Amino acid sequence: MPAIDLTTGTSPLVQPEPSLSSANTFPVFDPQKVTVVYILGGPGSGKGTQSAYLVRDYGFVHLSAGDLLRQEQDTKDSKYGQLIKDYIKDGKIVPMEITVKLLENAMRANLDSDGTGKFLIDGFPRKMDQAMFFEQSVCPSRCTIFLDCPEDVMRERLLDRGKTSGRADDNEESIIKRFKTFVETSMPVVDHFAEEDKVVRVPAVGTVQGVYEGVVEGLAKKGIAPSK
Ligand SMILES: Nc1ncnc2c1ncn2[C@@H]1O[C@H](COP(=O)(O)OP(=O)(O)OP(=O)(O)O)[C@@H](O)[C@H]1O
Ligand SMILES: O=c1ccn([C@@H]2O[C@H](COP(=O)(O)O)[C@@H](O)[C@H]2O)c(=O)[nH]1
Repeated sequence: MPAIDLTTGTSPLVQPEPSLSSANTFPVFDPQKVTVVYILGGPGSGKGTQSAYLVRDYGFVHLSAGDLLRQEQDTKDSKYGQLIKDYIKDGKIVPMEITVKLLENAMRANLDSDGTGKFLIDGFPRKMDQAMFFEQSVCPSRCTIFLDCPEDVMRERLLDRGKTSGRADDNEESIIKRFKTFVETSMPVVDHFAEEDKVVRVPAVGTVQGVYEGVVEGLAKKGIAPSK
């Protein structure tokens, strides 16, 4: 996959360090044709796991912001590879222009021929600036699934996953930083959408199937039903 160029393409011209005022006043994708649902929760809360079920039953295209960043990080000649690597290891949020551009490109590549699409965006937005910028310039979301999980449960899951994941951030030191970032930077995003009554809050302890039942029930209350 070619490395991203933030200053070219058919999407809005995005400068490496723009202020929010440079955001387009209208979104690239029409929310009447494109459905966006975010899935958020702390590191290890089960976003990826639940996403697989949602893809199977609801026909979502799953876009993981973390996966897109890791892919870009590993892309030969990427201008942002080292930067992404450093941010991920430190559990910090990569500058939004990079993540938003990666998501926008992935959405465009996965639109149906009639311009419609149904996207489950996993692990994004993680910071208020990303949320505002994406909603204004790419596509407003329908709702956010929030997987509510205690830190001790997430920590245990991540350390267990770390035995085989090969992820540079599934270790004690990075996990502590990721939790801090989640509480200080990402929770305000969930709170913001909750104020707009756009959050499906699901307790994320217990079995995967049990959590999924909570997700399905919550989505039904927002008028989102399985497609298959
Ligand atoms: N309900 C559950 N019970 C037990 N283990 C679970 C549950 N849900 C997920 N896991 C396991 O916990 C680990 C983390 O899950 P997952 O990768 O889905 O989390 P995540 O929120 O996507 O994490 P990250 O934000 O770090 O990418 C995985 O090893 C997964 O198999
Ligand atoms: O919007 C985002 C999403 C993720 N990141 C960085 O990636 C890692 C890993 O994300 P996962 O969702 O756990 O796979 C995260 O800790 C951030 O460093 C980001 O910067 N912006």
